[in-house]
Amino acid sequence: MEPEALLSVRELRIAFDGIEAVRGLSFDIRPREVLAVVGESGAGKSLMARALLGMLPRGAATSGTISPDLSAHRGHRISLVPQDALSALSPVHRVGDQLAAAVRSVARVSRKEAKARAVAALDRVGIPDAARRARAYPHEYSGGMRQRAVIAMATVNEPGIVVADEPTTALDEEHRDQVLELLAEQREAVGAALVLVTHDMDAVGGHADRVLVMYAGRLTELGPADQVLARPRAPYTAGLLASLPRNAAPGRRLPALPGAPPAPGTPAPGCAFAPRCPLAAGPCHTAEPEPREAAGRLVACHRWEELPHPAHDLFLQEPQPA
Ligand SMILES: Nc1ncnc2c1ncn2[C@@H]1O[C@H](COP(=O)(O)OP(=O)(O)OP(=O)(O)O)[C@@H](O)[C@H]1O
Repeated sequence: MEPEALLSVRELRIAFDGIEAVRGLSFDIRPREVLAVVGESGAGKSLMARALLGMLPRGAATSGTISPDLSAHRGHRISLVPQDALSALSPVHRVGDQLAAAVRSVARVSRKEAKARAVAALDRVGIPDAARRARAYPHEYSGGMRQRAVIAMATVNEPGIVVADEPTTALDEEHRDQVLELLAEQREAVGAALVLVTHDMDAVGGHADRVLVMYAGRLTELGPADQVLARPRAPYTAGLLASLPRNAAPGRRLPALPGAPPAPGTPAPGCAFAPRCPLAAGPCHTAEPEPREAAGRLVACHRWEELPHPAHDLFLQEPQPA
């Protein structure tokens, strides 16, 4: 039986000036899961994440449903860890006061209690001497501490869902792992689900329960992260994995997924990935594939059964003569 959904997205479409950037996306977020959302730049990951929070940019027209609609409960039942930790904190207020204000915006508690919760949240994310640090301003924190403070802010009200939009883009590998571990740990501590938006496929392994692969505003593959990573069923997922440097065969050039995603609004009668897909044939050029149950997951591909395993060779490029 399917686990009960914490939140359901159905047929979500997001357009600007009539040009659709998210084109009929349906998926569930399950309680306490870590759902990674991956795909190349422009796939619509951030727009989808912002739609969950009710934070779409001006001019966005939407259709479809997100239920329950938590946008009125932002900071309480759903919260955001943004890409840029600095922009998430006000430079003119003490970190502890910002957290306490966040607590008092959703709970009728005394100032003293709000401060105590703020300090506890800072302590929980590993800020040393949290009671004293709570009285400091963001510029008095190191970059790593600010990142921790932002995660404390996103979890202080014990939301059901934390959305992290590219939280590690600006970080090196070591710090990236630390932040992902901290996010996972905090998610566990407050019992939230985590939606982890990233274009970094490497961040998915070991950190996510399920992975949603998006391409050109649509679902390409959605399933258990370990299974999808070990044996992708959609050619696009296989291409993303083949593009990871660690999958380059000795003597081969650094592999790359050839081509680029289509610009939004580019009319294409078939599968949006077909122009880049080594398997594309027949219906791929005439009909956009819908997500279907396949191999214990959802896959939107007419020819998923033809995908060899491993599939890296389909995408790897031979060394070019010097
Ligand atoms: N404010 C906007 N106005 C017009 N078009 C927009 C706007 N925001 C996003 N788009 C369009 O939606 C597409 C998807 O944007 P989105 O930011 O969701 O992609 P993404 O998958 O998160 O990519 P990235 O990894 O680069 O953040 C963009 O390529 C752009 O064409």
